Amino acid sequence: MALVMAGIGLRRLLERQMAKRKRTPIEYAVLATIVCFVAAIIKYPNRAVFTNARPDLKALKRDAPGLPLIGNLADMLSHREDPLDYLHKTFQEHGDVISITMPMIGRAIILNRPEFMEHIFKTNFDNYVKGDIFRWNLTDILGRGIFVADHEEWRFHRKTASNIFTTKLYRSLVEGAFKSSAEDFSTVLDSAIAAHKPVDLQDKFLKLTLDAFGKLTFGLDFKALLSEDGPNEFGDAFDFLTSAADARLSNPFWFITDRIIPGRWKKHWDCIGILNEYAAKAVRIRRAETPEQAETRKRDLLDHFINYKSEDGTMLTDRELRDVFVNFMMAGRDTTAQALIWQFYCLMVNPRIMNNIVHEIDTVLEGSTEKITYEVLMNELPYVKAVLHETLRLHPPVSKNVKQAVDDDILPDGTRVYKGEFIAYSNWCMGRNKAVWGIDAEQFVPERWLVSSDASGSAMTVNPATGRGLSPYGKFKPESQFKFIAFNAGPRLCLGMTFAQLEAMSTTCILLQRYQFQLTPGHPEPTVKGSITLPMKEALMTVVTKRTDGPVRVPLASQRKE
Ligand code: HEM
Repeated sequence: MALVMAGIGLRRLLERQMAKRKRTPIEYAVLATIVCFVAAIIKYPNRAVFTNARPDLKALKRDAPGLPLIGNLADMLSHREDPLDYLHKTFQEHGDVISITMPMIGRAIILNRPEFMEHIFKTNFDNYVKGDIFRWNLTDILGRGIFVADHEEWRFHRKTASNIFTTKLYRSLVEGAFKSSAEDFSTVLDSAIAAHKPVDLQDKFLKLTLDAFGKLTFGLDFKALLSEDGPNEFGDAFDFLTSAADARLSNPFWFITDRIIPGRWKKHWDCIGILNEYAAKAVRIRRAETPEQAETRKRDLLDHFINYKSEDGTMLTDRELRDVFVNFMMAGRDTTAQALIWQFYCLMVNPRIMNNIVHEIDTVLEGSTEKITYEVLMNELPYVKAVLHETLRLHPPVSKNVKQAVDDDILPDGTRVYKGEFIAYSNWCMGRNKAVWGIDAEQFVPERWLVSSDASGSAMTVNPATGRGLSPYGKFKPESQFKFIAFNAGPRLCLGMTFAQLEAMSTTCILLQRYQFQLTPGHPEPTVKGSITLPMKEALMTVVTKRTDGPVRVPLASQRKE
């Protein structure tokens, strides 16, 4: 009471003092700012400025939903090193629908169940787009390519690019390009073995997919794998930009901070310059090609885009071709490499599963790389496929994503989404959701992807259709696209899904036929580095030895205990 009386007295005194003299314009401005600020705090007590109150939604933290004016910005910034873990724990505490607000962005509703995925990826697909914020964050890197495109622009990219993903291409990749990259990989491993040096599998797999993808899609030979270890201009520029793109998701003021941090803005544009140079080189070489030279090689992705003519005869400019190049590099290089990196890590820390996969490879392929074909990879190696899928479930290379609502909508549980709000989801969190994947959701169990093929229980060892050894692990059982969203789902399902699976599986088979892999002693458990994909923060240091044991013939327990 005394304090209130003192406050009132002080205010009267100040008022009298102020009344004696005229206020300056600056004083008026300061006063107006203070009044606006206090009014804004009253209007936005627990959420970001300019967002609507949504008492119907659970806030990120129930007891402290967000700070006045900045909403959950502080939460996001303080967890920028471990955003996935943080989100996973929040889902565990507060359920599968949570909401955050961020200044400059607005409200995002974060979802963690397959029925929501089905709704946004398929049932009401047209209502959820990449939107302006996505483009604002990424256009300087990705231009107007497929990843940032919506509506007609997206349909054009999708249709043009889908022309190359045919079974004919897959057959020739498996029998040619993927085997030859695995041969280069073996050369690198052989020299490490001869020099008694451990190998950083992360670095090598990224170089493998860069080389393969560059050659196959744009006719560029980066020669990253076989070159001396050291800076890798293209790869390093790419890594910098994917990290920068990710940092923008949790920092809506990136356009200011990136310019303030010394050297950062220049480095950003230097890296973009490097990507542009490589893209320009690929286009230059292709445009200079004679028809005879073009005849002697296979058509690739660049051919389809460079020869594209719209109805009025317009062709793509070099700038548009640059965007195709960068978007596809983003799609194809890191993702498949990271699938292999995390998969080899999971195998090395799970000796039982390593034994099983080697056993299947030896049984079906009988020590020969010649037997690795498109059909064999697709149909006859269920355990290899299961291990890859289990890796992608727990370590999806595209681990989080966001879409914007074009119009008001109602989600399957009755939650309202208003026009302009964002919907976000994390493949990484949904893969660990026990309500979706069962009590062992956080464990690496490839057997969840297998069903026994032989109900009668007879011990067949030879495939009667092919005469080859039969996998003892039953059949691969695919999951619904909306439950297993590592490759996205619905009309925007990953275009390179089969490509990536074949590349990862054939590389795995060839390497496990020849080598044994063990983590270096005392290797730390890997953590995730901030990026739009899922790189490990640490190198994956591995001791590689040649296999001298011949095919492993000891079947180990394989079926999952339900
Ligand atoms: C394990 C490897 C891969 C994974 C986990 C993966 C995952 C994904 C995901 C989650 C998306 C949706 C991204 C978004 O909408 O923001 C996507 C889109 C896409 N992916 Fe992949 N991807 C992989 C490999 C590849 C490869 C090798 C290629 C090319 C050969 C490729 C081409 C594409 C394209 C073109 C899109 C855009 C599709 C569209 O928007 O219509 N991906 N991928």
